Amino acid sequence: MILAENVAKEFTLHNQGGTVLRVMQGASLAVAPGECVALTGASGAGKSTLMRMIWGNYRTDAGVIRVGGLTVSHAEPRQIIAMRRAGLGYVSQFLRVLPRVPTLRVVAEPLLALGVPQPEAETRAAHLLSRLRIAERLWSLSPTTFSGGEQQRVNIARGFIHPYPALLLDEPTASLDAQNRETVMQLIEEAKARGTAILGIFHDEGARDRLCDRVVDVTGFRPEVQA
Ligand SMILES: Nc1ncnc2c1ncn2[C@@H]1O[C@H](COP(=O)(O)OP(=O)(O)OP(=O)(O)O)[C@@H](O)[C@H]1O
Repeated sequence: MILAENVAKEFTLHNQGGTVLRVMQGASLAVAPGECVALTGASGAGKSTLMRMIWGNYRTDAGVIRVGGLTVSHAEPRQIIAMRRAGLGYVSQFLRVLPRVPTLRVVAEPLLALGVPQPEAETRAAHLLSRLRIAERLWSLSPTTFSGGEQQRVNIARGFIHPYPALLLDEPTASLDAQNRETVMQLIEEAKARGTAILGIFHDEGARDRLCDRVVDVTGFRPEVQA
């Protein structure tokens, strides 16, 4: 469901004399439906870079990335947009929203984009916000002024509102209290049980051990390690 085969990546620093940084080579992994795989490796090893290539934000210089039926590494922008709507969810560490959009709407948005009627989309958004303990008095406000942990939970609600067949998670339990961390772990377990293929970065070792079936260390994909 999420597949990388022999992926390579380099960055050209145009504003620093055109220096070329080779950061990844021969990166291969596969995440099956219902499986959760953790990306590990020291800071700077390339975890986010690989996630961004799968999400379609960074170009893949060599190799192939597939998500569901789409070859992301060679896809057109409109195909990437369609994949993000229905096929691949992404819970990033930080919430990015338009100003002045109420929280309930922010969370319902992925369903509205898929054509789910507004009352149903908002009912499902309300259910998830309640589960994640976002006080109801906050639902009509923009989340831009919320606390770090509240913003993260709004982000998680938005990432889990549609049953995406594949999901990228970037430290989903960071900055959460014990109760909310437990709720998020349950959401991830429910997604696995319905067959979602999950690839994530988990610095929270307890969460990683409980949720992940396998670990892929991206250090092995560093060009200098292979040389
Ligand atoms: N847009 C970019 N331009 C230039 N270099 C980049 C870019 N993005 C990442 N890199 C480089 O690629 C390497 C891998 O970075 P990446 O952010 O993927 O590491 P990471 O494993 O996610 O680290 P962390 O755990 O600290 O988030 C680093 O050396 C980084 O400097």
